[in-house]
Amino acid sequence: MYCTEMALHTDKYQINMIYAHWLNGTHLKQTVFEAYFRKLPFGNGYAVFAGLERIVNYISNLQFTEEDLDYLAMQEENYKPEFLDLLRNFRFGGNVYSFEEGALCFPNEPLIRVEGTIMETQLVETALLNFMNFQTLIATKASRIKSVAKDDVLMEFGTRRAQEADAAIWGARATYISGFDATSNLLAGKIFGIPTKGTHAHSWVQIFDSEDEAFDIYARALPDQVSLLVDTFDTLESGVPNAIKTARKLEAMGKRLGSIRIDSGDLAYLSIKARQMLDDAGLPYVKIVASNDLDENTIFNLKAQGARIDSWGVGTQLITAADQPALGGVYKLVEREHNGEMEPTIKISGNPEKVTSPGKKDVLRIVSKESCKCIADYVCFPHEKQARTGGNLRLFDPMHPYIKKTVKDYEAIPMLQPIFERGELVYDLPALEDIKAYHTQQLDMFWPEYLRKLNPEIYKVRLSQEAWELRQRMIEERLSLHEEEGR
Ligand SMILES: Nc1ncnc2c1ncn2[C@@H]1O[C@H](COP(=O)(O)OP(=O)(O)OP(=O)(O)O)[C@@H](O)[C@H]1O
Ligand SMILES: O=P(O)(O)OC[C@H]1O[C@H](OP(=O)(O)OP(=O)(O)O)[C@H](O)[C@@H]1O
Ligand SMILES: O=C(O)c1cccnc1
Repeated sequence: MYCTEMALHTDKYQINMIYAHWLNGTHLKQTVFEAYFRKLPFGNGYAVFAGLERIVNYISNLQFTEEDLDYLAMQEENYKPEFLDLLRNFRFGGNVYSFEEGALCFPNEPLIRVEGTIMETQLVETALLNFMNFQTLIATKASRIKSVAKDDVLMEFGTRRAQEADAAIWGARATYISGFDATSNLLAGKIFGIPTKGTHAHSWVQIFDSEDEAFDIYARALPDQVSLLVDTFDTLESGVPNAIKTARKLEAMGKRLGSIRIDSGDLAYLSIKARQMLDDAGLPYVKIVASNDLDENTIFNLKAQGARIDSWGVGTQLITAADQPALGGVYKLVEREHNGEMEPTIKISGNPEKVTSPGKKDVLRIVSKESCKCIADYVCFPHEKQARTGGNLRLFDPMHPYIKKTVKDYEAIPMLQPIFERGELVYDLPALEDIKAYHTQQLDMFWPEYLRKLNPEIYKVRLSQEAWELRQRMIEERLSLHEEEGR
């Protein structure tokens, strides 16, 4: 999973651009790129940033192997041997700033900023977006599920339905960051230290001549608190009564049945009935696990119906982010070196949402000192002092200039942390438990209206006046240049 040979995990056009720059003598010019997304997934009010650990690992090990170079030498582009020598000696020597994993994040703010030569910044784009987009998407989906499951136990069961192994493993980690309690995937458990849990499959029951024999043998073989799957034949007529029989035998042995799992049928009705049967049998401690294509909406509905479910096994819908299978994070050039100086650059689009914000930017999270809740994210240039020194801060919505607000008495928290400086890793990757705790602290800093699952309030992300004016000026300059060229 920590595959270290990932230099070719990039789109061919990156290598071709670097090649053309090299032939042109421009591959060492300095650049600044920013990674961000434009639209929140699932109609959620926030996203949960994830992917940094893998990005750090990728950049730290970024090196072309001899096999990589042999493979590149075979390409139809016929790269010159001197270019392959350049790649052979390549090491990332740039700067990376990033949100920390577990942070809440929002559209149109830089989540990662990469500064370096064209060769460095262009080479890492594809992998960086690949890791950030997938892990952030799954962490966000998991956070929605956590918001409805609340203190119930959440188990990630998605591996068999995931888009291959990497998605299963890193996806499991992303769900743990956002509040899942365990995964069924042992490799994810081993690599990341995530607690692992499991029940048993229908095949376990089918293999025996009777369900009660299957339950007894399983419960005897495994330690205390085993979980039995009760829906192979008939949940209420056979599964639950047989599980009760096994539970009684376990009690006689000084052990306890941990839970039953229901995986089909009407989960509200069956769980209510099963709870009653377990309680009537003097087994109030036996918990009920549910699974079967669950997501935040089914869990929310089941709870509204009074389902007596203590623990949720969630697979397909979560690990594939089935209702929105991709986060559209992009990586855009915001500054370039020109005549030895760094200057801002813009990408214009017919779609106003796609016009980029020129210039390298920081993100400050503006937090009220009175309520300790977040007010807005403020995107400004590194040299802008106003927000950093706590001066009165004017937040305005450029699309609706009448919407403005001045904030006082706030703290401005820088969200982009230094990760690499001149190629050196300067960031201590936090332990996964600390990332999980940081995510909970982040949630506590937002009013519930931004966190609700349906039609949340839109959290403000505001460009500073200076950043906004530069953007407007560059749009106008571009348009008049375009008009002149058209003449
Ligand atoms: N009371 C309920 N309210 C809302 N949704 C439910 C309820 N009970 C179960 N569901 C959900 O409805 C869907 C049922 O799907 P499906 O019809 O395939 O399951 P099933 O009847 O158990 O069949 P199978 O045995 O093939 O799994 C699942 O997503 C399940 O989580
Ligand atoms: O429904 P999901 O959210 O994806 O959760 C994972 C599913 O995987 C298993 O089913 P499967 O039919 O693959 O195996 P089984 O024979 O053990 O039930 C399990 O019983 C869940 O239903
Ligand atoms: O342990 C389980 O019950 C489990 C694990 C993976 C997928 N479905 C169920």
